Amino acid sequence: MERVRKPKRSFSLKGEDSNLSTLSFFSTLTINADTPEFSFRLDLKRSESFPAHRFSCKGYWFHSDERYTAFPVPKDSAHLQLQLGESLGAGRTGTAYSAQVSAPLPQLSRPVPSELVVKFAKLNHCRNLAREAWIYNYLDRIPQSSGTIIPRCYGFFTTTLTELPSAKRPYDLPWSSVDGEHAKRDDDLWDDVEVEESLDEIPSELITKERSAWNSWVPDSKNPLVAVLILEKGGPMYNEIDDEDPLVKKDIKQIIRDLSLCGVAHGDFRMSNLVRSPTTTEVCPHHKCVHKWNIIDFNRAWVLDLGVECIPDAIVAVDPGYRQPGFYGWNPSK
Ligand SMILES: Nc1ncnc2c1ncn2[C@@H]1O[C@H](COP(=O)(O)OP(=O)(O)OP(=O)(O)O)[C@@H](O)[C@H]1O
Repeated sequence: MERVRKPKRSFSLKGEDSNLSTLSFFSTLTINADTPEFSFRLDLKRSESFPAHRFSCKGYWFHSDERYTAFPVPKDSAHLQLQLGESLGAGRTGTAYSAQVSAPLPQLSRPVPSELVVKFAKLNHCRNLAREAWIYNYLDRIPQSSGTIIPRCYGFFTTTLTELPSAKRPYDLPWSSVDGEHAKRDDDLWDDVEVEESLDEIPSELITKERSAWNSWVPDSKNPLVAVLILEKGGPMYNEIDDEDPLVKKDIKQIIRDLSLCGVAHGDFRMSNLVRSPTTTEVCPHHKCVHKWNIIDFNRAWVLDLGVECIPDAIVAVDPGYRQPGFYGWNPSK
């Protein structure tokens, strides 16, 4: 059993540090597609993400918390231009594509890989992607989790489709290439519950989950929203063969531990949510190695604060349960 370390955490609500965070790099995004399947140009702007409630192990319930609020969105940062490439995979919430950076970038504090991932929210699932964006932002503010156990994130962007020619709306955009079926609205989240306390004590300028426009968001079928998350690109996803390899399992156990020590419960931990680390992955300060795997897909994640919880209880609460059926180590085909 690994010894439980007190997590080192530091938060700031002052905005992204342009010297450190890839989330500060871009305010606007253009995605061009010119493939046999799609031909379009989308112009998107950075959008607010969807905060989670804070989970408390005492009482096992969710609470409002003034540190669990929407993060500031950079307004005057650079423009990112991408050319859509091949499909990487799709799940319930999104469909991911590789994309090439197709216009020169200004000098930034960290080099941007020439190939990135665009994760499009499937039609009507923008709120779920907004939650995932918040988790990437939350983790980005915990030193040395982005770029070691999760891919770095370059932001969450949205636009509506009113400006596209009607022939391109909305069923011939990437989200429809996977299947023809579209849910009427996004999936419920674990913390979609009424919290007991009032918001009076939280300054009104702080956007908590209840105050977020995403909390009551409903898709508008007449003017669908397009939402994308831009991520570093990892490699192939974890499979049954990887699951037999003790070294792979050790690596996965370590990254799960690191995620738990950030107070993040993944909420949907499966083989398809582990990918080979991006080539830019840095040395993990806890394990003194470059992890070979990264965790992705945080649209059902929730958080707790290890600073105020009894740590063993908290670790049990957020641990994805690799000793239980349905998670890492459990092979549904056997
Ligand atoms: N950063 C990335 N690097 C490499 N591949 C990725 C990346 N993000 C997503 N993918 C690929 O796209 C697939 C779908 O992405 P993801 O799991 O995030 O979608 P989802 O709709 O949220 O899935 P789920 O049904 O599990 O909620 C992944 O299984 C993976 O193969």
